Amino acid sequence: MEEENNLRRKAEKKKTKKDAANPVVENVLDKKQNPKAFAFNSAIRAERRFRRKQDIETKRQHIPLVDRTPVEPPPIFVAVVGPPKVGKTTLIRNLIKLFTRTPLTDIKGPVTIVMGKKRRVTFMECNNDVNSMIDLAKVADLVLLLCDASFGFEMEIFEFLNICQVHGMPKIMGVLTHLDMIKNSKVLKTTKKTLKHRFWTEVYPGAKLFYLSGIIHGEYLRNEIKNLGRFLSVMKLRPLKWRSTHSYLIADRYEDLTSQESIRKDPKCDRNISLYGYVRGVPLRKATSVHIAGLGDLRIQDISYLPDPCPLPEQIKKRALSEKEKSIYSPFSGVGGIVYDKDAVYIELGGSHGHQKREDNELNNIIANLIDTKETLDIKMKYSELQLFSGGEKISAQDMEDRNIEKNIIQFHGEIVNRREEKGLNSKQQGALKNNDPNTTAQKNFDDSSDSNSESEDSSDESVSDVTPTTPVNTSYGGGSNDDQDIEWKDNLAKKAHESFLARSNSNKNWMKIVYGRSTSDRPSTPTNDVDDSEDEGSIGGIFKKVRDEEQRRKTNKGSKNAFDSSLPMPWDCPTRDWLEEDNKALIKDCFVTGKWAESEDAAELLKLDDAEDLSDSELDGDFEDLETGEKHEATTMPSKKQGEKRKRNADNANEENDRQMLAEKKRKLKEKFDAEYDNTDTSYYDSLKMSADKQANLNKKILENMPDDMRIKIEGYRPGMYVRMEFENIPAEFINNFDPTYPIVIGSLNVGEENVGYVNVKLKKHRWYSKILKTNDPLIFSLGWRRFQSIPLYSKLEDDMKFRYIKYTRSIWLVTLTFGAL
Ligand SMILES: Nc1nc2c(ncn2[C@@H]2O[C@H](COP(=O)(O)OP(=O)(O)OP(=O)(O)O)[C@@H](O)[C@H]2O)c(=O)[nH]1
Repeated sequence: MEEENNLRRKAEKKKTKKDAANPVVENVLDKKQNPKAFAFNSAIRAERRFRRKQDIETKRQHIPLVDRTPVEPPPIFVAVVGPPKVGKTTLIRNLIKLFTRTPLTDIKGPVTIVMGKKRRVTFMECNNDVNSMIDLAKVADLVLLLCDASFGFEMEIFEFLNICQVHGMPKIMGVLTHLDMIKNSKVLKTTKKTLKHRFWTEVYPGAKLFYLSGIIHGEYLRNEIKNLGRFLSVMKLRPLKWRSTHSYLIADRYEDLTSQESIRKDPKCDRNISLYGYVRGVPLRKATSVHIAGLGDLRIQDISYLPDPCPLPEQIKKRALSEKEKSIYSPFSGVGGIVYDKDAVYIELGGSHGHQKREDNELNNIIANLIDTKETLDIKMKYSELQLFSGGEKISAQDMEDRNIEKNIIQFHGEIVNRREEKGLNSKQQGALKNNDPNTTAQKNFDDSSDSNSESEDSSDESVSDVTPTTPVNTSYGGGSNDDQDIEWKDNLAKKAHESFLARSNSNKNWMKIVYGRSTSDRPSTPTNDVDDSEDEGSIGGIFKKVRDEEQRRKTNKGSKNAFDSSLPMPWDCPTRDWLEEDNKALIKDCFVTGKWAESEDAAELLKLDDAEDLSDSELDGDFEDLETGEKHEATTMPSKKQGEKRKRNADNANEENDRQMLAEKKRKLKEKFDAEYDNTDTSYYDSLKMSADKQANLNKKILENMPDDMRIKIEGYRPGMYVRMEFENIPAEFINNFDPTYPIVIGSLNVGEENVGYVNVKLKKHRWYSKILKTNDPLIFSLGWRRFQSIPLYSKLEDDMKFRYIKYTRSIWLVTLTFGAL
C-alpha cells in the first residue's frame, strides 16, 4: 500500500515537472493516450460548465438594440426622491441656480434646464406617495435618492428601490444630506461608511454616493453642488427595454380648452384639454392610444409639434454656456419665456422670485391686468367713451357707428343722384331720392335700378333681373366726390363693373337654349323665348354657330331614320369591299406578318435570310439520329463526311470534360457553403441579423435626417426630443379641478395588443420587509406597463391535480397565484 502511494507520488511529481516544461503539448498527448482519465468526474460540475457555456452563448445571441437615440434627444429626466424634509427642494433649487442663475423659490412640477452644450435636464421632485413613486420609476432616467444621514435609510427609500427593481432599474445616485447634524467626526466617518455599504447592497456595489456636508443660508455648499452638477452633465445612461419599445411623455403644461359657457352651465362637464411635453422613448404616432396614469386609456384627438421651449444652444464654440444660452422652462412654476402656440401666448413672469426692477413690475402689472380681464376688447370698446374737450360731449363707440352709417347713406344717395343726372332722369325722381329716409331710398333704388337697367340694356333676360338690385351698390363707389377727375374714373369703374356683371350674367345663360334654340325642359311645340333676337344673327359671341328653328326642322326632315350614322359602329348590312379582288388584297397585304412594315422590315427579305442561316446550320451539324424511331438522317450537303465526324467527336469529348469539371466545381462550392452554415449555424445567423439591423438603422437615419419635419412625422411619427401638444376630449372635470402639478402626468403610448382585455395569473413573492400575510379581498396597488390601479385580489394555490384552490390567506412563505382580468 505504501509502495503504491510512493509510486503515485513519484508519478505526480514527474507529471508536474513535465507539465511545467511543456504543458499544452503534454496535456493533448495525455488526452489522446488515456482518454478515460480526462472524462468528467463530477456530473454536477460538468453540468455547471455546460450551463455557463450555454449562458455565454445565449447572451451573445441577443440582437443588440437598435440605437434610436435622436440627434437632439429629449431632456434627461431626473427624479429627486426621498423621505419628507430630507432636502429635495433645496437640492433642486440649488442645481437650477447653479446652471441658470435664476433663483426659483416656488418649484412645482417638472423644471427643464439647459445644463450644457448637448445636455438638458428635467428635474422633478417625487412626493411621498406610492403612485408618484411608481410613475416616476417608470420614466426616470436618473434617480437622485436623498437620505438624511442623521436618521439613516428610511422606509421610503427601500420602497422606491424595490419599485425601481421591478420596473427596470434606472440609474440611481445616492445623496446624503444633514451630515452637518452629526457633530462627532468619528461618528460621521462610520455613518458615511455604513450608509455607503448599505446603499451598495441595495443598488449595486460601487454605486455613486454624494455627500452634502452642510447648509449655509438655506443653500448647500457651492462646491459640492457643482461637483454633483458636473456629474449630471456628463453621465451616461443605460437604455431600458420598456422605454426603447414605447413612447411616452411627462406633461409639463396643460390647458383647458372647454368653452366657458359649457363650464358655466355644468361645472362638472367633461373637459377638452391639451397636454404638452417632450416625446421620449420611441417615435410617437398619432393613431396610437395612450394611457395617462390615473386617468385611463385615451385616444389622441390631435397632436402637433411646437418649437422647442428650452432649446439647446446652436453653435458649439466655447467651453461654457453664455448667459443667454442658460435657459429654463417650467410652466407649472411660472417660468419659461414667451411661447406662442394654438392655445395661448405664454409669458414668463420671472417666477415666484419676482424681480424688483420698476420696468419689470410694470410689465407684470400689464400682464396681471390682461389675465384679470373678463371681457373681450370688442365689448370694452363698445362701452368706452371719448371726450375731446373738457366739458364737451362724450363720444361713445355707438355714436361713431351711427354717424358712419349716416355718412354712408349720404354718400350713397349722392352717387345715385350723380348717376341719374348722367342718365338724364327727371328732377321729380331726383327729388324723391334726396329724401333722407333710408327705407324709401332703398326701395326706390331697387325700382329705379331695374328701370335703368331695362332702359340702358336691351337684354332683359330673367337671370339678369334676378340680380339687378345689387347693381346700384356697385356703382355707388363713385358717388359723393366733387373732383371731376375722380368722378370720371370712378364712373368708368362703375361702367366696367356693370359690363363685367353683364358678362357674368351672360355666362348663366342656358346654352342648350342658345345653341339648339330650346332648353332641355322645353317641349318642341313650345315656341322658344325671344332672347336670341338680341344676339348677333349668325353666331353667339363669334364662337358658337346658331341653329335656327327652321334649320333644325330642315335637318330633321333631311336626316331620316335610315340615314347613315357615322358615330355608330358599322352596321352588318353595310356594303363592303370584295376582298377577293387583287386590287383590294394589295391594300391590306402589308398588314400581316409577311408584309413590308418598314424599309428595314420586309418579311420577304427576312425569310430569305432565315433560310440561308438554316442551310449553314445544317452544314455544321451534319447528320442526326431520330431518337424516337432510331432512324439515322444523313446530311446530303456535307462535303467530307468522315473528317467532319472525327472533328465532331473530339469537340464533344472536350465539351463533356468541361461540363464535368464545372459540375464538380459547383458541387464543391455548394458543399463548402453547406458545411460552413451547418458547422457554424448560430454565428452566421445572428451575425447576419445584427448586420442587417445595423444596416437598416443606418439607412433609416441617413434618409430621415435630410427630410423636412412634416414629411418625416408622417413616416416615423413624432420623434423623441420633439416638444408636442396633444389634445384629448371628454376628460373628467376632476382632472382639472383637483390638478396638482407636483404629481407627475405620465402619458404612455400603448402598443398593439396592450389594449386587449385579458386574464392573467401572476405569482406573488414575499416582500423582504413585509412579513405579514396577505388576505383575499384586501385591496392592493398593481402596476402593469403604463397602467397602475387598485384592485381586490383573489389568492389561490396550484394543487397537485393542477387545479387552483381558493385560499383566504397567503401562507407565511408566499408563492401564491393572483388572478385578475380586464387589463
Ligand atoms: N441642517 C441641514 N438642514 C437641511 C439640509 N438639507 C435640507 N435642510 C433643511 O431641511 C428643511 C427641508 O428641506 P426641503 O428641501 O424643503 O426638504 P424636502 O425634502 O423638499 O421637503 P418636502 O418637500 O416637504 O418633503 C429645510 O429647512 C432645509 O433648509 C442639510 O443638509 N442640513
